[in-house]
Amino acid sequence: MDRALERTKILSNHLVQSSSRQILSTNACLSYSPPELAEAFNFDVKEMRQLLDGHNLQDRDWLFNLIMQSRLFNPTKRGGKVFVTPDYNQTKEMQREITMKRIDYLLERGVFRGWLTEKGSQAELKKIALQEVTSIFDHSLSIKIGVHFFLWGGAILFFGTKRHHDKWLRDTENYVVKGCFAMTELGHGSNVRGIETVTRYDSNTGEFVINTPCESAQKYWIGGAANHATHTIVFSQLEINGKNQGVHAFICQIRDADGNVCPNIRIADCGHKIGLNGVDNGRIWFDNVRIPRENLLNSVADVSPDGQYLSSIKDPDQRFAAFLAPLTSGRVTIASSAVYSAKVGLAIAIRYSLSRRAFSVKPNEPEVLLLDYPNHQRRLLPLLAKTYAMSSAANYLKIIFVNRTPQSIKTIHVVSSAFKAILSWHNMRTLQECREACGGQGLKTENHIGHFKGEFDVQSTFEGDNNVLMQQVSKALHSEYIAAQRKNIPFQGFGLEHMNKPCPVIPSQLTSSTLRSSQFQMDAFCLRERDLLSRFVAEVSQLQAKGETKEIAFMQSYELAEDLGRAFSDRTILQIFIEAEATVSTGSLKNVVGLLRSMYALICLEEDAAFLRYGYLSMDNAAAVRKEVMKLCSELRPHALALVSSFGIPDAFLSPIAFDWIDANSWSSEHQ
Ligand SMILES: Cc1cc2nc3c(=O)[nH]c(=O)nc-3n(C[C@H](O)[C@H](O)[C@H](O)COP(=O)(O)OP(=O)(O)OC[C@H]3O[C@@H](n4cnc5c(N)ncnc54)[C@H](O)[C@@H]3O)c2cc1C
Repeated sequence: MDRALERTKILSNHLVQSSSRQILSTNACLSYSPPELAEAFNFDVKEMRQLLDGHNLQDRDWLFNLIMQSRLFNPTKRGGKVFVTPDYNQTKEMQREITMKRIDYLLERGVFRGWLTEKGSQAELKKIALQEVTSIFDHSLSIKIGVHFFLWGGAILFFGTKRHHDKWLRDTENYVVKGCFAMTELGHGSNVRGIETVTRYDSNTGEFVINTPCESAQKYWIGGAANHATHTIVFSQLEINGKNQGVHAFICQIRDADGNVCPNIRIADCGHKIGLNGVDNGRIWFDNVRIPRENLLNSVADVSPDGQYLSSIKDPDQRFAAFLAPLTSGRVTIASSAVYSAKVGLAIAIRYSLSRRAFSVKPNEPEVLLLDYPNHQRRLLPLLAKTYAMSSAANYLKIIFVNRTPQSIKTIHVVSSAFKAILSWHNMRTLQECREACGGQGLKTENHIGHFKGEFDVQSTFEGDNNVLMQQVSKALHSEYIAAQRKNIPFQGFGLEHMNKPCPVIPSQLTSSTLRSSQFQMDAFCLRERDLLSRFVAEVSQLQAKGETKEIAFMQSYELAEDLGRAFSDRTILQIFIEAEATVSTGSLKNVVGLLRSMYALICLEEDAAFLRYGYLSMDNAAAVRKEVMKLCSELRPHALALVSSFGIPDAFLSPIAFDWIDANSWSSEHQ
């Protein structure tokens, strides 16, 4: 039989075998054009995308197109479709060079215009949106861009003053200088205050002298340092007249314009990694390197020409906190790109599950579509609902970040820490489930999901290890509680205002309609958070009363701290999602968002053992929650394709198994 005819027959069998509801989905899955798909859905996918992406949709589409137009992004034909593909068949050296070439291409087309020189929330949102798009193509590309703009550029913006802005920002935006950010050392990562690099001031020459005093002080993991960066921000202990003034940041040149390493600097490579090999992570040693006094980034503290240390912030703890503020922008972009990566995994796995069949369950019946297996729904649809909720959360985080004020800095720090951790963990979990849901095809690198696991794994470690960040969240809530108690004032930060109200009561028997009401869902989340916070405060106080230091008391109460960090994050995300839902006008879209919100809330109730451990839910109620999750799965099933289409990811950024995988794997298509 003619091969094309044979293929048509196989595919039409898929359609004929489907129930009418499935025909909608499968048919749509096998026809490629998004407008045609939209007609088959019972809500407007464009409107849903607006809700999800929140901002700069046209800018995102512009960048998607720029990427698709260039051969630099490996357009590869598979079956009838072209995909842009990351560089999994290349050495790390080749990946690094192509990443730089891609940056040059984007630079020439004006993608980075205004990223550091334009001010205002709109400019910042656009920058973040464009960076999200680069991360869908290749995490290395977005991290290489992120280190240069958000870490190096962000440090100059936030730590520097006018003299630094005038000198460095435009050259950074144009890549005349290539920046990196050297905070971590071999011996100290999470514990930044423990770093050992030392900078002393020489008042005879008006210079700072930076030194790496021992091997554990070598700068480690510095993105851009191994090959391309010309300059770095160096974090080091500042020593003035023999007194340590704590960690400060300096600008230091490490290579000349021809790429030669500068005198008294030594650089080595961090080597091959499990992913992200397009980023040239390096190690740096400073052998008494001299830099001008003006290279101290002096927004928080300065040193006068005659060597006097000057700072308006007298408290070393507060001074140190001010130095870490630029890391917030990194956490914001990690959180938002983690959600995007989860969307790619889900779009591929769900599309595949709508065209792949396995086993027939009745004699002479066709094989069953993967997504019609209840357990396959159970694996993917709760993760889909979480991704929706977390999309809203990422949008909220971006909005509070770009509209930050001195009063909101603390909240942004806590929310960005919590969301960076929770969203990046969610991404890894989702990618693993999606990989397995695609069976053997999930193992093919061209199908992205497995490849993404290696690429995005680092998100849980850099810019604040997730576990350490979650401890910080709980400590911040603890301080808030103590302050409210001491001053005898109501709670007024971090969304803890619910603690001023009477404690919510969970009904002894939960009906389906109660379980789906946002009031019940918020009550359950608030109950858990307020109880865990009270328990955490009580446990820490008891330990302190026994003579332990506050730090040791925190350390020993780590289980409650972990539970509390999650409770705070889940409650905040649910609250944001409920507010996003309220912006949707009544109709089919709102109904689906309501299903997603209920799924998000109930799956959190089911997954967190704290609800049973501390008795917020009875065994009967926990069983009712579980049953409701199953019902929600079957109600979300007909919308699955529309829900992943609403992500707005162009087909070229997905993979062959998301479309006509028979064609993509046919002999004729592979031997054209
Ligand atoms: C690919 C990559 C790129 C990077 N890019 C840069 C860069 O450009 N610039 C830069 O400065 N850094 C960079 N980093 C470094 C990164 O920020 C650090 O790896 C991170 O801060 C963690 O530090 P660490 O590796 O020393 O781990 P550690 O801090 O040693 O942590 C190891 C483990 O101990 C646990 N732990 C630590 N402290 C505690 C505690 N108090 N209580 C309980 N558990 C604890 C952590 O949870 C973690 O699981 C990069 C790292 C990687 C892998």
